[in-house]
Amino acid sequence: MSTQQPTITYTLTDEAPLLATCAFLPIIQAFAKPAGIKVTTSDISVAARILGEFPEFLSEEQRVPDNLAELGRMTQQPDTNIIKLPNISASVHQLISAIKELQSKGYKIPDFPEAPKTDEEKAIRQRYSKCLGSAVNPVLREGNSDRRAPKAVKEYARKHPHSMGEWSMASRTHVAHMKHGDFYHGEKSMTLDRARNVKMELVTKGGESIVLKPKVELLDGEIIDSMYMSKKALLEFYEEQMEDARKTGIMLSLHVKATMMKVSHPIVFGHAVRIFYKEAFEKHGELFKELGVNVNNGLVNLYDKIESLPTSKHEEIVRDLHACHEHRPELAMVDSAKGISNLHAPNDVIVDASMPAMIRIGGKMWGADGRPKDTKAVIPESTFARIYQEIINFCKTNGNFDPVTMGTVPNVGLMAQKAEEYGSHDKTFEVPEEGEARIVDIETGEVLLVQHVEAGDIWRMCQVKDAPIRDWVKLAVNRCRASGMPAVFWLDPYRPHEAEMIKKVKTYLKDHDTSGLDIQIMSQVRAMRYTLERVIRGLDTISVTGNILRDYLTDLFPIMELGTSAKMLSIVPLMAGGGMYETGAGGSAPKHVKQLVEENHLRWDSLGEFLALAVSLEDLGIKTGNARAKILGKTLDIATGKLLDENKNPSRTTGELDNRGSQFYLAMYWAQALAEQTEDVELQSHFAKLAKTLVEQEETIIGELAAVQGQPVDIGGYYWADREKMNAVMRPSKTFNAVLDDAKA
Ligand SMILES: NC(=O)C1=CN([C@@H]2O[C@H](COP(=O)(O)OP(=O)(O)OC[C@H]3O[C@@H](n4cnc5c(N)ncnc54)[C@H](OP(=O)(O)O)[C@@H]3O)[C@@H](O)[C@H]2O)C=CC1
Ligand SMILES: O=C(O)CCC(=O)C(=O)O
Ligand SMILES: [Mg+2]
Repeated sequence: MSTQQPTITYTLTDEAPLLATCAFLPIIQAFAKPAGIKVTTSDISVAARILGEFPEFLSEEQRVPDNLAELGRMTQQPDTNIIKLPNISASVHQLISAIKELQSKGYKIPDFPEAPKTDEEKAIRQRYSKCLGSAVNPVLREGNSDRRAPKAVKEYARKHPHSMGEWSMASRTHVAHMKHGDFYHGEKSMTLDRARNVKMELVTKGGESIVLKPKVELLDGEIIDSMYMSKKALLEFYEEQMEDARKTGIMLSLHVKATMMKVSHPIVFGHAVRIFYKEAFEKHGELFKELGVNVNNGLVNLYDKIESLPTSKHEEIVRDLHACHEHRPELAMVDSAKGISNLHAPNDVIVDASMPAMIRIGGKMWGADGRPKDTKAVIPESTFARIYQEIINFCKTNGNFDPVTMGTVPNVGLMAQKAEEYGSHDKTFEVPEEGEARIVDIETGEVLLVQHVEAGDIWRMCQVKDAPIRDWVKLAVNRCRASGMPAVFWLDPYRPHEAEMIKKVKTYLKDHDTSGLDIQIMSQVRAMRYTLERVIRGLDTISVTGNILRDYLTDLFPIMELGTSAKMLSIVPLMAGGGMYETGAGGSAPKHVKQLVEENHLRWDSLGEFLALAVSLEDLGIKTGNARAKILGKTLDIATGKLLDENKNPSRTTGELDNRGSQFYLAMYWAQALAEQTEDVELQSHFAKLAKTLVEQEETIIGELAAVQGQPVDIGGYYWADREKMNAVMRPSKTFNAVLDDAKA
C-alpha cells in the first residue's frame, strides 16, 4: 500500500471540457480535502503541448513543462490515478491557429513549416508533428478500454428518451467502400516466434533499397501486419462513386478519421478533394504546387493559399472550383449557412461521431440548402465500413431504435500500448516509387512480410503486443462475469490480422474460468447483426473489439442509446496497476464554446466527469486503503443518480440551467448524500453543514448563475484563453464561490 498522500491528477484540456473544469475543480477540491485527497492538475491542452515542445524559444516565465511526457511516465506507476477529459486532436489548420494565437500573446515560437525545406525547418516540423492529430490518447492509454453506460444513465435515457429520426424502407442512404486495393484486401499478418528487430524497406524495381523505418523493436508473441492501400484503386473508387452519386442524384459524404489516423487518412482525404475538383486541379496544378497547396489538410488549405494571389487570379480559381460542382454530386455540408462542405477540413467529419449522428436522424446528412438528405457515405477502407452498412440495412428493415426499449452494448476494447492501426503513424508511408515493400529482420536479413506496391500507395505496419491482448481477454471475461451479459469478440477470420488474433483469444480464454459465461467470436458483420437483433429485444451484449471498432462502437451505440457518448463511463485500467478514467467518448465540442462566448451559456454536460470521478475515487480508496475516498465515490454516484432523476442536466437553450447550474446541483446532492451516510460520522457532520448551506442558498445561487446569461463574454482567447477570465466567467455566483471557499478552508 502506498504511503504517499492519495492523489488524483485532473487534466486540463481544451474548449468546452476545459471551461467546465474551471467550475468543477473548486467543487472537487472542496469535497476531496476532508478525505485527505490531493487533486493536482496537468495542462495537456494543444497550446500547452506546443509551449512544452519549444522551451528554448520562451522566456523563463513563459515555459511550460512537458506535462504529457510526465503523465506518460506516471502511467507506469501502480498508484497513478488520472482523470482525462477530451482534448483537441489538432488538424494542421487548428495547430496553425493555436500557434498564431500564442505568437500574438508574445510567445516567440516558430511558425509551422508547412513545406519544410531546410534541415532546421524539417526539425521544427518534426517537433510540431508531436502536437498534431491524436497525440495525447496514445501516450496515456497504457491500458485497455472499458466503456459502458452506467445503470442510472441508461435508466435516465429510458425515462427521458432523446429524439430519433424516422428511417424509411425507401431510404437511399448507403455506405460505399472499396472492393479491392484497400488495406483489407492488401494485408499480411504474422505472430512473431521470438523477439526481433526489424526494418521497413522499399526495394525498387532497379534493386535499390530505400529504408523507410530503420528499426522497430518487436517482442516475442507480437502480431505484426503489413498492409497497403493502392492509390490507383482509391482514385478509381472515388471517381466511380462520385459519378454514381451524380447520375443517381444522391448526395455524397466522406467519412474518415484524420485525427487518430493522422498520417494515412489525410492522404486518403486529399485524394478525394483532388478528384472532386479534378478540372480545377488539372488547370491550376502547377500554380497550386508553387503556392504549396496541400489539400490533405482540406479545401480550406487551398482557399488560404490563394488568398495572396491578385484578385483576378483568385476569382478565376474560385470560379473554376465552383464550376467543378456542375458535374459532381451534391456534397454533404458541415455548415450550410457558411458554405462549409464535407471536403473543407479532414477532421470536421470524423467517422466515429458522424456516422452514428447520421443513422440517429434516419440516415441523413445536411445538404447545401440546409435540409437533411439521403447520402452515399463514402468510407474508403472496407475493413470496418461494412458494419455501418449492416446497421443501415437493419434500420431500413426494422425502423430506428427506440431508446426506451433498446438494450445496451458496452465495449471492451483493445487499445493498450498503441495497439493496431491507431499506433501505426510512425510506420506509415506514402510509397515514393514502385517496388517491394518488405519488413525485414535486421540481424538475419530474413524477409518476414513482403508486398508489391506502386508509387503513391499508402503502406503501413501495425503491431499489437502480446501482453495487451492477454489483458484485453481478461478484461472481457471479467466484464462478462460482472455484468452477466454475453460477450462477442468481433473478429473476422478472413482478415489475416484478425485470424492471428483469434488464435490468441482462443488460447488466453483458457486461462480463465469461463464456466456459465456466453462468449463467442464472430466476424464483424455477423457480430453487428447478432447484437442488433438482441438490442431491439431489449437485450444487452458486450462488444469485445480491436482498437478501431472500439472507437467506432463507443460512439455508435451510446449515440443511439443515450443521445451522446459523453454520458458513458470510460475506464482504462492501466496495465501497470494504476487507473485512468476518461470522460465519455465525446469530443471537445467547439460549438459549445461559441455559444458561451456569444451568450454566456455552456451546454456541455459534465456527466462524464461526474461518472469518471466517482470511479476514480472508489479505486483510489481501494488501492490506498482510504475509506473516505470510497465513501466520496459511493456518494458521488448517489448524487449523480439524483441529478438524473431530478433532470438537472444542462439545457441547450440559453437562459435555462447550464453546465454551472448542473454542477451546483451535483455539489448539493453530493453533500446531502454524504450527510446521509453513517459510515464516517465526522465526514457526515462536515458535509451536513455544507448541505444545509447549499440548500438554503439554492435560490440565490441559481439566481446569480442565471442572471449572467444572455450577454457575450470575453475569455481572452481560444486555444490559450486567460485563466482568470475563464474562471471569472465559469464561477459567476459570489455566494456559491464563498460557500466552496469556506468548505475548503
Ligand atoms: N478523447 C478525446 O480526447 C476525444 C477528442 N476528440 C476531439 O474533439 C474535437 C471535436 O470532435 P467531434 O467528434 O466533432 O465532437 P464534438 O466535440 O463536436 O461533439 C459532437 C457533439 O456531441 C455532443 N456532445 C459531446 N460531448 C458533449 C457533452 N459533454 N455535453 C453535451 N453534448 C456533448 C455535442 O452535441 P450538440 O451539438 O447537440 O450539443 C457536440 O456537438 C476534435 O478535435 C476531436 O479530435 C474527439 C473525440 C474524443
Ligand atoms: O484521440 C482522439 O483523437 C479521439 C479519441 C476517440 O475518438 C475515442 O477514443 O473515442
Ligand atoms: Mg471516438
